[in-house]
Amino acid sequence: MRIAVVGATGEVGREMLRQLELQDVRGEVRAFASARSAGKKLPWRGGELTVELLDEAWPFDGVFDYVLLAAGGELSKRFAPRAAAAKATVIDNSSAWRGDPAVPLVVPEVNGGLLQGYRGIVANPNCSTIQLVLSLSEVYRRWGIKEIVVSTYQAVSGAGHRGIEELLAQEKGATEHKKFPAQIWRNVIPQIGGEGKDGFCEEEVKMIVEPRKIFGDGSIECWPTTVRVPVMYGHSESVFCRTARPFENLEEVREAMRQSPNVVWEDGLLTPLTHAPESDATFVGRLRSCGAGAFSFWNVANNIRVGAATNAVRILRRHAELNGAAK
Ligand SMILES: N[C@@H](CC=O)C(=O)O
Repeated sequence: MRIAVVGATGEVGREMLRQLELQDVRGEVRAFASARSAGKKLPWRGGELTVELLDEAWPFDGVFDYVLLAAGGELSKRFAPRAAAAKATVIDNSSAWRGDPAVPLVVPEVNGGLLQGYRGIVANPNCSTIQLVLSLSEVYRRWGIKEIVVSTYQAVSGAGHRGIEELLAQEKGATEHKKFPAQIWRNVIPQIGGEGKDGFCEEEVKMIVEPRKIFGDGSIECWPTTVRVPVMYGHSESVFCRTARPFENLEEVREAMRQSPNVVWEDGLLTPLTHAPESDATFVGRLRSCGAGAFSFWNVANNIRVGAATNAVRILRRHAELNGAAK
């Protein structure tokens, strides 16, 4: 396989390269970035990969089987259609294509079957959505989902490297904030992205619409509150869920979560510091009954891995498996 990683020097792009190694994807890999980062060296299979310049003359035609895009929405709008027209399967991490009805929004463990026979742009969902739907994938399969109420605790790395830098600078005494709408150090900020007319912010709107598209079920009601917290890596979520069909008891729900692919049930305390850094699992715990047909729980996952790069590379692998591309 011939694979391009575009935006390779960012938080997600670097992790995409690492995931290609970790998930043992074989093939020729090239890394691209803007003029600011072109020429940099990135670690690759025990050696190094030199980052190439992404410019308007980028070599699309028949050059790549897969393009992993982690360079933001604006760039994705320009480049993704051109790469797809040149017969690459484009896996895009931005929000540019997620709402397009012709573009599948994929978490392979839930709706990877959509990749069968598909060529074109595939959208990678928002990080907080991915860990939510992974936690609930088997619950949905067994009982359906009527309603979700979720509060997120999102790490600064979700805002990219500048988010990390802003928290580190404030730890050292800086007082200004650019990336976040308020100081994040020793604080929590209950809004991620601009607020719409109905009061929901951009991150919340993603969590309302994306689970419906991924589960293929427009009846799911999701009521999110998305919050930035002064954590480096790892998003956490407090989730209330009401199923569409009744389950017998909480033990059945726990078992469903245990059976969910790439989900790890844990009885102990789950925190981003202890569970997110080096893992590709979504951790779930603290399951509680909330009366008939409802329960609440807590989850933690690495937002750069599970919530972005790991899922993107899992999409690539599933697509290649289903469509016969060589490994
Ligand atoms: N929108 C998220 C990033 C996930 O993709 C965040 O801001 O944390």
